[in-house]
Amino acid sequence: LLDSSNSSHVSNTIDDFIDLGPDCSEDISDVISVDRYKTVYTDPGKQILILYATEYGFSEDVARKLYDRLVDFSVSKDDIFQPRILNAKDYELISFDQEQLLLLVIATSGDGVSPSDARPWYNDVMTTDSNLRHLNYSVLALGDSNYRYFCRAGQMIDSRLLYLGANRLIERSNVDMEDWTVINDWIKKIISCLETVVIETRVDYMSSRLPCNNDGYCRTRPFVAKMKVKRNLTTVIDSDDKETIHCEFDLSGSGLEFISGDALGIYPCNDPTDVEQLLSVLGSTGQEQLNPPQWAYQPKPDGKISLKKLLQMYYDLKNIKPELLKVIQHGQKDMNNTLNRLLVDGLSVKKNKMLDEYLKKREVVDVLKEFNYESVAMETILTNMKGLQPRYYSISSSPLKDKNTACITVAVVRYKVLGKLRSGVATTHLQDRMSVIETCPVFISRNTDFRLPMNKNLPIIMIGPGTGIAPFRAFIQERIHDESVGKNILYFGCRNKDKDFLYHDEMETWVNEGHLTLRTAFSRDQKSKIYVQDLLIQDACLVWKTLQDGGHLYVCGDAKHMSNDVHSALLDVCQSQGNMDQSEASKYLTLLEESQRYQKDVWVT
Ligand SMILES: Cc1cc2nc3c(=O)[nH]c(=O)nc-3n(C[C@H](O)[C@H](O)[C@H](O)COP(=O)(O)O)c2cc1C
Repeated sequence: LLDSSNSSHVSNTIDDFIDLGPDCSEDISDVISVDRYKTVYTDPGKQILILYATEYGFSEDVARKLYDRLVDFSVSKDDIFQPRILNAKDYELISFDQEQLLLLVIATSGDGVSPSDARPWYNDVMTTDSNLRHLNYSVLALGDSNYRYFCRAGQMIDSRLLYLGANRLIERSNVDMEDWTVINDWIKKIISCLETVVIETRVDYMSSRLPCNNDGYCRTRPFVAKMKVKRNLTTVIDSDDKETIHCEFDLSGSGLEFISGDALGIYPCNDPTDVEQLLSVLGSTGQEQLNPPQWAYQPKPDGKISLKKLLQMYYDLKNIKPELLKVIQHGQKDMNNTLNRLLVDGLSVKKNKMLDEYLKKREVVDVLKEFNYESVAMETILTNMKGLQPRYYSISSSPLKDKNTACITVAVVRYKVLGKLRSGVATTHLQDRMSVIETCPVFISRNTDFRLPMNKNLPIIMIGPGTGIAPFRAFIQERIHDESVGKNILYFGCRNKDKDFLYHDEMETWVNEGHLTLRTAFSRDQKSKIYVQDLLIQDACLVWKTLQDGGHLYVCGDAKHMSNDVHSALLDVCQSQGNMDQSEASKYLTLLEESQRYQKDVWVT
């Protein structure tokens, strides 16, 4: 699914400088061991439900931030607000008719849908006819405007709650990526509403309904899996050649189950050289003992661990939190013009383009080297760094072939910026720093909107250039294994047949055995460039016939260019073959999407 260390979903830590100020940033040595977010209230109070729906964890971070602010507010007013946090996947524990104030933090994932774990809850709200007139609510919708349906899940649920009679306390805010300015603004508005909104004092009905944590291995409690196999899938001759690898992880004994279309989440470690560089700039030996941070996955080390280990496992050394610049600026006596200029338009990278450009090209160590941060305490620096997030890769093998092995197909990220070699954390961890037999923490990420048809007679068209081929290798294995009769048609594209034709031998074998119709676009093997979308237009007749036969269409890969170009090509096919005008063709494809016959697993890098 995602194979870039700069992937846009990588989330911030929950603390931001703006409200805390550098002097009151959390002391990371005391935070953590107690999970204050699981408070159970036994005394009567004014209950507030913070519900989050998350795919990658950022909504949970935001929910925790909101929780902290509500607790602070309650203490400052000497009032008895009782916020509690619940993951929407545990929605069966809630009774909306007992709730008075719902604060909903919801991400949009996939191609404009609600996060997969939250789907049963989401569908329940979308279909219920309950009367919610007693309920006050507000929605914070998380998303990324690079996607076609910006914050759609949040918008849909907001309209639905209003339709069911709930009282929208304040307007929904749409958050573009990790824009803490918008998040903080929303939180401030919520808090000012609390002065006036009437919430009855009650006993917390939820105290008897805590979620049980018997879910097995998951994002917050990954399984430590052994890498069984690793091999190169490409031939790298020049430095800008594609470098893609195939890795296999052993899931035996984990109880983890996956379905073709799902992704494998992997927790990487930072490159020790990057850690050493940062420690050297910080003037530290790395031996300082600190507690692991709040977001550390289970099992967390019991006591304190060295700063070196902490940086290697839990902190993002590549992506910079804008607040880090702010604390450095605060710590400086003299005006630093460069820093002031960068921050003059605020900390939101969506609004402050200069800051965005600056941060994109740098890592944490570059910023510390560039500006004099010396009066900023180490803890403050850490508090203003992002947490190292898991990376997600579509599983490229079918569980029908081997349910204990999850294969992934990984494009290794290496590039040059400002004359310096940069690299992806997870992809180089897998390629350079991890040998077969070694282990890393993994979990399964469901992709319920990317599934083979139940009817094995139906043909499928798969469009997956580059590593977009990954889930289709799983699909084809699965269809061969369960003796599906429907035709398998794959559109694959890469630069050169001889260098980066992934799984070339396997694909050819499947073609020879009659399991696969393979169409390839090698963009650089001839004078004029050719891509998968060009092949779709060439094959208009085949594509149209396959759709007329009830076929399912799948697209996997880059969301920004490839999937839009493929969509345009499909519009062309419908127009030329189906005698439709532009708007009819567009409606036809929308209908295909709605009936789950046109599914996408696409991402923005
Ligand atoms: C694979 C993928 C698909 C996404 N699809 C959308 C989308 O369709 N619309 C949108 O607004 N944001 C989309 N996003 C952005 C997420 O909503 C955003 O990163 C959000 O902060 C994630 O929150 P979470 O970590 O709680 O899941 C997508 C992100 C990823 C990685």
